[in-house]
Amino acid sequence: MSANFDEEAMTEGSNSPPAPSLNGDVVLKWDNLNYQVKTKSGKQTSVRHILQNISGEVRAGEVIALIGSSGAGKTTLLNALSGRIVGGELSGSILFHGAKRNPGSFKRLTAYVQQDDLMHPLLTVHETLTYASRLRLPNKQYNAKQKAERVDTVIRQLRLEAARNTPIGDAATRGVSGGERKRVSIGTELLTDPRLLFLDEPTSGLDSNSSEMVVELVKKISVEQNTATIMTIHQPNARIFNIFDKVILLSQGQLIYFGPTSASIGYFASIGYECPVHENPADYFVDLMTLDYRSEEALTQSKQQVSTLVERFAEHAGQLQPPSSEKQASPAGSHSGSNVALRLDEPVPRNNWLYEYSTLARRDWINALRNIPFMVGQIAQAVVMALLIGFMFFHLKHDALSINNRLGVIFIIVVNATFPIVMPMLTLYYLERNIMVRERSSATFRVSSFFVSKLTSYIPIALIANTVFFIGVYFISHLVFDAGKFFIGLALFYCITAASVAFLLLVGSAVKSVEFGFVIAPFVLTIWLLFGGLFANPHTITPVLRWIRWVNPFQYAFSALVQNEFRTLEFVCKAGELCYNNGAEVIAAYSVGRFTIWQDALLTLMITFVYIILGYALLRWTAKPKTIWL
Ligand SMILES: Nc1ncnc2c1ncn2[C@@H]1O[C@H](COP(=O)(O)OP(=O)(O)OP(=O)(O)O)[C@@H](O)[C@H]1O
Repeated sequence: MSANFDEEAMTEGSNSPPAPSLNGDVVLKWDNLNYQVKTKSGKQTSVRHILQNISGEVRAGEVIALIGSSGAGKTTLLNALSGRIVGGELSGSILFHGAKRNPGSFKRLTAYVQQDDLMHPLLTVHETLTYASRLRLPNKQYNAKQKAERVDTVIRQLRLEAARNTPIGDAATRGVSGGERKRVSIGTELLTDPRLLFLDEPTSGLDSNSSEMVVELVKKISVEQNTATIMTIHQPNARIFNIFDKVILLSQGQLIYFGPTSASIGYFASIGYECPVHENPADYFVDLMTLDYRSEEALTQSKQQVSTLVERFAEHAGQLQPPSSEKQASPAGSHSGSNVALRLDEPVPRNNWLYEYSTLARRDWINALRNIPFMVGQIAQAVVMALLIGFMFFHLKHDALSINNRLGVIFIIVVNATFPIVMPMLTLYYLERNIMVRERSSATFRVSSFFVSKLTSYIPIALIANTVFFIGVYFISHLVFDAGKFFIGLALFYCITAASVAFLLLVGSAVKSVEFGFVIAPFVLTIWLLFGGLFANPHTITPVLRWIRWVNPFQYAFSALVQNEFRTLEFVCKAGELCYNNGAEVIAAYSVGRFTIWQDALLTLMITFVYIILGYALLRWTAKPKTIWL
């Protein structure tokens, strides 16, 4: 088999434009990458080689496509190169501008566009990019006007002018089209003018026109900004295929081809695989390297073919690459962007905490106020529950029956401060948390500013709905009409509301899985409810479980509210009726007077504080990428 796949073969087999001059600096160079994971089948543990001996490089201004059939290892390779691989064993070497990667500066100087486009659905395209620019661009290098100009440039570059004021949207809200959404997602990453751009399946789910537009724009921007780009792509059509400067063809984690796109057809022809004239080369190559599971025989044959392709490429690899010593990058390699002055070992320049916090808090409030179904739902449920519970315990009197009813209404008030807040807000928090993890993967802002911004937006939102509920129930059921008692009751209710918000942040931070979070939260709330003080007297609970009251904010809030309500009450008991004569007897009977109202309030706030600290620590821990670096 001949290795003659040069000029002649290239022009003959391809209708692509002449190969662009690929003479930029080497931005990323990887050598002999191997990645393996341990897999378990029954009791047997085996090692699975996902990437084997992968070498290559990408130069400034060029766009490389990573092509292969499903399971070929494209995403794994992209993750290894971008520093996002988690678990398993990665070996080999990866050099960024000729030096070992420093995770901090590598993240800052590179960008990664995920496949799933996680963004705030209620923000417009312009707002999404504006907030990203405020959070990602350092104030030391960009003032507010320059940030706004950068946003306008990206909107222009990605042809998003028409969608500028359209919300991103989601399944529930109509928003931008799929192609626009992908371009916004790419735009948020391009704001920082990265030297190296990774894209995971940027065309998945798009029609061929939108796909072509996305790839064309990425190519144009890469050339204009001298950005090196690597993207995974499934089976591009012939026009898209020809846009790429180079392609990496992967099968079973092994290299089948890495070299100029324009030389690929010639190369395959030279080793005996002639691409038919009217066939899309990408389809032809993917067919060649896909295992055929239709029969045992076909599988053996296709495996043999893949081995042959791997061997052939190993023999010819050197001939397809320009000598890499030809133009090695210096750490201050040329780049059109403004971050050219950054040194590779320089720590990430961060904006100050207050600026980060105020930007995130403003974004949270915009999101909250635009989330009409959520806000209306919260207020509506508060009104309905207030009417329902208020009329259920309508106009409480001062007889024996009213004692149980007063205890009941107080307990329901405590429960209602929690359940309707925790569950819907937990849903919002998981969405926000996932967006935060994506944003922080590019070293965007601190976990603390995110966490505090959530706390300071969720608590007031929870208080709005809960105030409506409390006032409604208080006056309809006619709890003691006394201004002092009313405001103390409201303050106590606010304490338990704050504890509920802290609790949902704790669960949402500690538990990564949404499904598991939605099991844990009601489970713990039910335990609080059971040990809240109404169903069982704290003194009669078995000592093994008695400790639960110490960590149960329900119990403190219930105790305080019962004391507030009952302390001055006198009851009219009929002869022979089982009845307490006054509130003091009720307080003693239910053992809720162990602490004063203020001590109970303080203990509720202390628990809230502990939840906040724990939630923050756990969020730091769970949101920290546990990636492997070479
Ligand atoms: N941590 C892991 N543990 C076990 N198997 C893994 C792990 N990571 C990747 N794999 C396996 O390695 C193979 C390559 O995965 P990868 O996601 O890189 O493929 P891909 O080419 O991107 O596929 P697709 O196009 O379908 O997304 C798959 O078979 C996948 O199941």
